[in-house]
Amino acid sequence: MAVTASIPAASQARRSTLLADYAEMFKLRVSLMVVITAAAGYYLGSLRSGINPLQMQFVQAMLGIGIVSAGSSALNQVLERKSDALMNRTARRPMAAARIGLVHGALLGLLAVGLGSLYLATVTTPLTGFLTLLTAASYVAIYTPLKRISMIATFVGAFPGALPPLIGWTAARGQIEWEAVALFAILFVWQFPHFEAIGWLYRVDYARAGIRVTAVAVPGGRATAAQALFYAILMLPVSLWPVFLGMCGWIYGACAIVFGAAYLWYTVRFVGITRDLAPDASRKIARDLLKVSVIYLPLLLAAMILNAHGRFAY
Ligand code: HEM
Ligand SMILES: CC(C)=CCC/C(C)=C/CC/C(C)=C/COP(=O)(O)OP(=O)(O)O
Repeated sequence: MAVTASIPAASQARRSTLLADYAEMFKLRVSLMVVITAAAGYYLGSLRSGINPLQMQFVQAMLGIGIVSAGSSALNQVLERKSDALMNRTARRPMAAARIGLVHGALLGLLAVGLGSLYLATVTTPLTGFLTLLTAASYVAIYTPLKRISMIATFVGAFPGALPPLIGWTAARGQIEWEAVALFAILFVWQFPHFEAIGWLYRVDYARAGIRVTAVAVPGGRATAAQALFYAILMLPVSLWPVFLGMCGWIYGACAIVFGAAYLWYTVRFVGITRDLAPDASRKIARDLLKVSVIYLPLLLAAMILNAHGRFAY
């Protein structure tokens, strides 16, 4: 029995190449979503200027944003290598498991954030480079240490989380405008059901690592569910803001209502965590809300792009 159980563990260790470690250290899936939201901002900003978004600068801007997002994710893991080692979800991360050293991770992270921001400032505008650097700095130097101090960290972390589409807009337009603020607001509000579901799912992990999420600070799930519900309701009017700004038409508006209703429905279902459910049932409704959150966002942005007002000349 002991022999068969050790085979998958041994082969898993062998497969863990440096490339796979980098993918984990750079939080590839989250960084990809960051780039998708920035791309939406860039696309909509270009359309507003009547410029074809599908040009070299678009690729360069997304590359720069992706590099800075990856770098800030690595620096986040440098700072959290000890608490990551205490949580089941993160214990196998390359720095927590000491497969990648502190200097190696810190140098890569600093280089990616520094050079990526500089590159962005060169290929787009200095404002875009500066905002991206500010986003990375607030994520790494404010949000990350605050996680162990107060549950207000989630609110603070929602600022860097929401800035990428605004950054994408400024890369195309050179300035911050109301449309960019609307995109920021959508991302900001979206994060709360997303994160409260995660906080509930991993509350035992977070408690062990001394990270103060709502689900740990206020046991029982009431505050966790209330926050998720408040923001899922707010998501509906906020997601319609682009229509009132004239960025998109009512086809997008109808999609925003339908997608928002689904997001709200899964959040209402998530309120079930406050009842005396079996642990598996409670985990399932949180896991489902997390899944729906990462499907909802790209769908909403796709609808926005497909029904955006404005034309560009080829
Ligand atoms: C306060 C803000 C946020 C917090 C604390 C947070 C935290 C997390 C955590 C811990 C996970 C892992 C869940 C798991 O392993 O089961 C996750 C998943 C994910 N997050 Fe967030 N997140 C936040 C905002 C964002 C933002 C702004 C984006 C991108 C725009 C994003 C994109 C994703 C994606 C795509 C996943 C699923 C992929 C994966 O599991 O690796 N998140 N988030
Ligand atoms: C353009 C640019 C610089 C973007 C970078 C900002 C960025 C990566 C935002 C993600 C939002 C966020 C707070 C994630 C949670 O990290 P966490 O530390 O709570 O997650 P973890 O527990 O999985 O490490």
